[in-house]
Amino acid sequence: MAKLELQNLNKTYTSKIIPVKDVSLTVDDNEFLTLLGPSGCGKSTTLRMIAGLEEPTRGRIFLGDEDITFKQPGDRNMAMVFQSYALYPHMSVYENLASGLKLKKTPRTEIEQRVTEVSKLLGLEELLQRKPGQLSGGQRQRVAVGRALVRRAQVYLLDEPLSNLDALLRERVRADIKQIFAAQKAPVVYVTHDQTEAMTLSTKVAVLNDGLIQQLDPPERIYNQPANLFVAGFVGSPQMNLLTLPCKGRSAILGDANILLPDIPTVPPEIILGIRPENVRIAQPDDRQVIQGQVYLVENLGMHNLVSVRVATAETEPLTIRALLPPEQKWNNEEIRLALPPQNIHWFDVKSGDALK
Ligand SMILES: Nc1ncnc2c1ncn2[C@@H]1O[C@H](COP(=O)(O)OP(=O)(O)OP(=O)(O)O)[C@@H](O)[C@H]1O
Repeated sequence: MAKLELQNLNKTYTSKIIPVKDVSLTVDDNEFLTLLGPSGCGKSTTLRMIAGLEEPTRGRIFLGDEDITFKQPGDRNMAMVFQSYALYPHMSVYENLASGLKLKKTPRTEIEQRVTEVSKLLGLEELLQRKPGQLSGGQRQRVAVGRALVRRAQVYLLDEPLSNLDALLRERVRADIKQIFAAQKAPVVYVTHDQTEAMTLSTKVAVLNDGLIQQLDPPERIYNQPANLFVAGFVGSPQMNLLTLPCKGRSAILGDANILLPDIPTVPPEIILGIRPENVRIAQPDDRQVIQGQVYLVENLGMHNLVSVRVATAETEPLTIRALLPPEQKWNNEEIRLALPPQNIHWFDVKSGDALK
């Protein structure tokens, strides 16, 4: 198996539409890379260039040592799973699974053997004679994945394969995808705008916005050390609190609290403090930096309450902090004292949006 490498990949449609800007990354044969980002950020265009369905305007694509930038899709030995499943409606599941191999003139016995193997793996044995129209969404998606697997490709590409499934089924198929592709030992590139899929499936995540990679890291790092405001705000649900605060001396001012700034060479007039709702907690008597506020909304999420707290400030409009708090605590519109543990605070530059180390 070989490593997939994108070098400074660009796609330009017009001077206004540049969906992919200078994307460089590598995916090793035991890696599952997810391209994660909002609609229109260039995920699918990147994937389509890897597949050969779209020509890059600039940049190179390598598979191992071979430059495949302009190779025909059929000559790339890559298998792609589409969001729309792309099954042949008039063919049975068996024929759908076998069709790619038949085109390649694979011997019949080998086709039978591979289709049997894959249908066992995906639990499709009972469905082989049915047509796609007689399958549920989840079953169709399994057939689409099966079509890619029978190919025994060098690289697997998946474009939002779970987006047509309901929430429950999505969780099940997601777990299947994780197990199945981990066993393939080939580079996998997966496209999604769903951060849960990215976090649960991937060994590496490339967060894209406006055609640019914002951060390329393992999921834990993306979550715990977001490189900039975009990643901090896009990854995590409920979203990270991001508060623009004035600075005074070596502190940022939040309501009555002075929050010690990180060790930065020059203190700017304003700074952005980020903290995830799950890291905000009720203040204890020995907490030093305590934020006082007023509860104005409580949303029951089952495992937690998402409590929105308004904090009065001297210079600006009141700020809102959201905290995930235990469900046994009931809150009305009352005063609350919150602590922001220093180790969970992220700092960002107001101008560039970059994380401050
Ligand atoms: N053939 C095309 N001609 C002109 N613009 C295009 C073309 N294909 C895509 N685009 C534009 O390129 C940008 C990126 O599109 P792309 O499909 O890669 O985004 P995406 O991140 O996959 O979005 P989604 O999640 O909505 O599929 C979008 O602004 C889109 O409108």
